[in-house]
Amino acid sequence: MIRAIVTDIEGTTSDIRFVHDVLFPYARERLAAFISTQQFAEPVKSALDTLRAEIAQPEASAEELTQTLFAFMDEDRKSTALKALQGLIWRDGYVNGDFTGHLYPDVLPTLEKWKSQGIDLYVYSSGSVAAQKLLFGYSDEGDITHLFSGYFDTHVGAKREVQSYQNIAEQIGQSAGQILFLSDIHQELDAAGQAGFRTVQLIRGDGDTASHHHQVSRFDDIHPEQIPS
Ligand SMILES: CSCCC(=O)C(=O)COP(=O)(O)O
Ligand SMILES: [Mg+2]
Repeated sequence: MIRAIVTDIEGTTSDIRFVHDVLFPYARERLAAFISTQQFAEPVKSALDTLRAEIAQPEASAEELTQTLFAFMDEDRKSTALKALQGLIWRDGYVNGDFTGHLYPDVLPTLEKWKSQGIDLYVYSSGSVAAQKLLFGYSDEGDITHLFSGYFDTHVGAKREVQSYQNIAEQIGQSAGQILFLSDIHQELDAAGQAGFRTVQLIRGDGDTASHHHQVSRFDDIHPEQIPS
């Protein structure tokens, strides 16, 4: 019996194009000025220290770190520091109404149904927890954060590592076999599966023939009650 569902965001609840064509450029355009003006103020100061630790350069200047962040954005590196800074910059965009968090239309009704069935809902994304709360707090369908019992980001580990899912199961307090993980990326599902999670792959665009996970194109095609333990 599935007691908890953990969902990815990009490519799963939300269009990858919203993340890559709206969120990422918004942060990129503002990053240099943001760091220049905020580098001595929290929480930016701590994020820059995190980045110095990530690259093992404790003396790196704000200008050097900015160049590192541009390189990380070019390669879509899931750096905890980059994700924290992007989330801080995106906050202005959501609050000012520049954009709302994209949700596929099948997501909200299905999350509400699962919640009403007593299934606890969680989010796991490389985007920071703060960024996740913004996307769902300022979503196309309004604030839906009340549906979620918790959020996980790279602080529990990378999404393709088995240990990350073991950490999530421990924090949720459910056995791995009673947790369903939803993602569009089969390598993430592989790691979750190796940790004992049940898995379903969302195929929102191109198919994935290299995957062995059960595949659906919409949330309402997922039936947790039919997933055997
Ligand atoms: C909170 S929405 C932005 C997600 C993000 O920044 C990102 O890099 C998505 O990466 P993921 O590994 O979760 O697909
Ligand atoms: Mg994804």
